[in-house]
Amino acid sequence: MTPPPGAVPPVRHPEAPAPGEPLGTHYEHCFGCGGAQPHGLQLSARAGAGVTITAEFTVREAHQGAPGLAHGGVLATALDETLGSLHWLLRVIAVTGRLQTEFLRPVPVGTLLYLEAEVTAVHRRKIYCSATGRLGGPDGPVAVRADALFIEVKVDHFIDNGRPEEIRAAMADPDQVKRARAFEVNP
Ligand SMILES: CCCCC/C=C\C/C=C\C/C=C\C/C=C\CCCC(=O)SCCNC(=O)CCNC(=O)[C@H](O)C(C)(C)COP(=O)(O)OP(=O)(O)OC[C@H]1O[C@@H](n2cnc3c(N)ncnc32)[C@H](O)[C@@H]1OP(=O)(O)O
Repeated sequence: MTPPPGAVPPVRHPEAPAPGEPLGTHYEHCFGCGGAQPHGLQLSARAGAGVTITAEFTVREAHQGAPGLAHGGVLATALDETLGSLHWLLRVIAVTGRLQTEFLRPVPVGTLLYLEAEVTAVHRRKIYCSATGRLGGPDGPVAVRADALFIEVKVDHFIDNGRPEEIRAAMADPDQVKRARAFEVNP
């Protein structure tokens, strides 16, 4: 998780969404951010300054692991989704290669988890980033945090590996194709 010698600071893409702008979903059926997943996290993210993101996720009953508490895997999903959203600002598509999570406080059902993430370094296709999740809002105590390594891929990664039904449907949806293109500098 430590960037190698030769890693460089991330560069915000000139056409990245402005600070404060909501990012919307990258895919309606995404378990992390899609509106078409009733039990999904429906996490909403906003661009920050530089190569940073903020996001919010409210823990619901469907997200429990123990009575009244969020499942750790669901919290890891919230961190992964927030970290993945950073790539709107670099305008590259990237997938999670490594995700190291720390669980510092339990997160009760009904809690708003306030997430902040930043890209710390880039080395060729490797993107190093970190995130924290706070209870209740930006001034709340840190409940979860993560360090991650994302690997840049082209849109073909999804076309070649995804199940044909969903890929066909996504490619037939002009909004989906536009969203995928918005990640790619050279589509
Ligand atoms: C028209 C249809 C469109 C549909 C798409 C729609 C939207 C898409 C747009 C946006 C999506 C983006 C954001 C979404 C937001 C959040 C979602 C959460 C993100 C996820 O939840 S995503 C799912 C989980 N994720 C995976 O499903 C990955 C499975 N995996 C693989 O698919 C391969 O494994 C891959 C591609 C990662 C690498 O394979 P590869 O062959 O391309 O690359 P290669 O091996 O050459 O590695 C190149 C350099 O990365 C280093 N490296 C590689 N892997 C590493 C690892 N794990 N640890 C440490 N270093 C690693 C190497 O050491 C080398 O380093 P070096 O350059 O220094 O030599």
